[in-house]
Amino acid sequence: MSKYILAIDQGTTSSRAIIYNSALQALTTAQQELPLSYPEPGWVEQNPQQIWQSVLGCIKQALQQLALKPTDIAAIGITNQRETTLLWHKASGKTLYPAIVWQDRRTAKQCQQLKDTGCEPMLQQKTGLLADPYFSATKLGWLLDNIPGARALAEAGELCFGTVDCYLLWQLTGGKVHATDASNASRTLLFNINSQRWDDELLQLFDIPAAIFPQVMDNAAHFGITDPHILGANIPILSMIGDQQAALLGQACISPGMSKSTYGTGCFAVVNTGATVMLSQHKLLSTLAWRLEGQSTYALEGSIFMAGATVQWLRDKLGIIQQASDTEALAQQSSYQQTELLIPAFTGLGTPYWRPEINAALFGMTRDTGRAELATAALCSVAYQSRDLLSAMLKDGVRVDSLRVDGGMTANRWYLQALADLSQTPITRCHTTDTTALGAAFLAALQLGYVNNLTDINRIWQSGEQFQPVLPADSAQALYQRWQRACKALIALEL
Ligand SMILES: Nc1ncnc2c1ncn2[C@@H]1O[C@H](COP(=O)(O)OP(=O)(O)O)[C@@H](O)[C@H]1O
Ligand SMILES: O=P(O)(O)OC[C@H](O)CO
Repeated sequence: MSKYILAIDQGTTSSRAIIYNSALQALTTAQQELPLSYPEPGWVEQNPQQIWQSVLGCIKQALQQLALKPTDIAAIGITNQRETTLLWHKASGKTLYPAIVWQDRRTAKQCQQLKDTGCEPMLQQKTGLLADPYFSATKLGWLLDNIPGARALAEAGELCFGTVDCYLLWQLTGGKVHATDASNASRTLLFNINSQRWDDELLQLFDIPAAIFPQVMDNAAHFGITDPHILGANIPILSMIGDQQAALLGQACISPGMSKSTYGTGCFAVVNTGATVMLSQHKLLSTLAWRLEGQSTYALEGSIFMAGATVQWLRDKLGIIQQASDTEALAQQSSYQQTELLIPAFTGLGTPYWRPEINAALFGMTRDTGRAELATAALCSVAYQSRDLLSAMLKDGVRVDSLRVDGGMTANRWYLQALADLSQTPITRCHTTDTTALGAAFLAALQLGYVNNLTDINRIWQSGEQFQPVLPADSAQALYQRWQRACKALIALEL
C-alpha cells in the first residue's frame, strides 16, 4: 500500500520536494535553486516554466533518491511563496507574462493613491491587509492593464489568475483544476477573510473580472489528482497552504498566542490568534492561518521583505562571500557595537513602515569598513527588523515571550544569538529548518487519516537549540534606538 507523503515547498529562491513516511519523518529532500530577475528598478519577476520545471525536477529526484515509484506516494501537499501573481490562458495553460514576485513594487503609486483616497481602513477591515504592492491585487491589475488583449480575454473568461499554489495545482492536474486554498487567497487583497469569499466590492475597486478567479478550498481537501502523463500515476493532492501559515503549523503553534518566525528570503513573524480576526492598530497584517472543515483559524503577521535575501546580496552583488554560511565567521570578527548599520530596504520596507518607495542605505562607514562589518550589518539588520515586528505585536497587546524560528537563515548560530540579544527574546530553533514542508505534509496526513487532529503535531515537533539573550537589556535598547533613528532619517530623506 502506498503510504508516503510528498511535500512540495516552492519558495522564492528554491523549490524543494520532501518525502515523509506515515509517521511524518522526513526521509529525503531534493532541492533546486531558482533565479529571480530584476528587469527594472523595483520590479521582481520569475519564469513560470522554471518554477514548474524545478518542482517537477525535485519530485522526480526525491523519488529516485528513495528508489520509490510514483504509485508509492499516497498524497501530495503543496506549500509556496505567497502573493506572487500569475495569469495564464485557460485553453493552453500558457502564461501571459512572467510571475510578478511578492517583492515587486511596480504598483507603489497605485497603492499610494488607495491610501490617499482613504481606502485603506476598508481594505484592512475586509482582508486584514494594507494598501501595498506586496499583495496580489495591484499586480493582477497591472497585468490586465499592460498586456495587450489581456483584459478582453479575462472578461471573456478565457484566462486564469492564480498564486503559485494554484499554478502548480493546474500544472500537476494537467490543466483540470483551477483552485486555491483559503490561506493563499487571504494574501491577495481580494479575498474577504470574514465572509471567506472573493469580495465583489474589491473586485470592482481593483477592476478585476470575476471570471478569472479560482475556487477557494479548505487547506486539507481533495484538490485533485495528478495527470498520469506528468508523473506516471494518479496521485491525490490533499493539501495546499501558504508557506508562512504552513510553518506556523509545522512549528506546532496551534493555540492562540503561539508564534514563530521564519527566516528564508524574507522574514515572517506570525502569531496564532485563534478563531477571531484581530485587526492590528500597528500595521501588522491579519491573515488566515488555515481553514479546516470550514472552520477558520486566524493569525497576526509581521512581514520583512529582505532577510536571507540580504545575505544573498552580499554573495551575488558585492561578492564578499562565497556562500551564505560565510557570514557566520565574518560576523565573529566584529560586534553589535560597530558603527556600520544597514537598512536593507532593497525592495522597500514592510511592517511596520510600509514604504515601498524607500531604497536601502548603509550608515556609519569608516575607512576600516570591510567584509566583516558588512556581514555583521546584514545579519543585525534582520534582527533589528525582527524587533520592529515584536514591538508592533506588543503594542497590539500580543507579548511574545519566546520565539520559535526556522528557515534557511537559522542555520547561522551567530545570527540566532544576535536575534536573541538584539530583540531580548529567547529563541528556540526547531529540530528541522523545514517546518514549512512539514506543515503541508501534516495537512495531507490529516486528510489521509494518518493523524487525527491538529494536536497530533505536538508529537512531531521537537525543540532544537535554544538561544538566551546575554546582552544587557539597556545595551540592546540603545542599539535598537539607533536603528530606529536611522530608519526615521532614511524615510525623512525622501531622495
Ligand atoms: N548560514 C546561513 N547564514 C545566513 N543566511 C543563510 C544561511 N544559510 C542560508 N541562508 C539564507 O537563507 C535563505 C534560504 O532559505 P530558504 O528557507 O530556503 O528560503 P526560501 O524558502 O525563501 O527560498 C537564503 O536567502 C540564504 O541567503
Ligand atoms: O520564500 P519565503 O520562504 O521567504 O516566503 C515568501 C513569503 O511567502 C512571501 O509572503
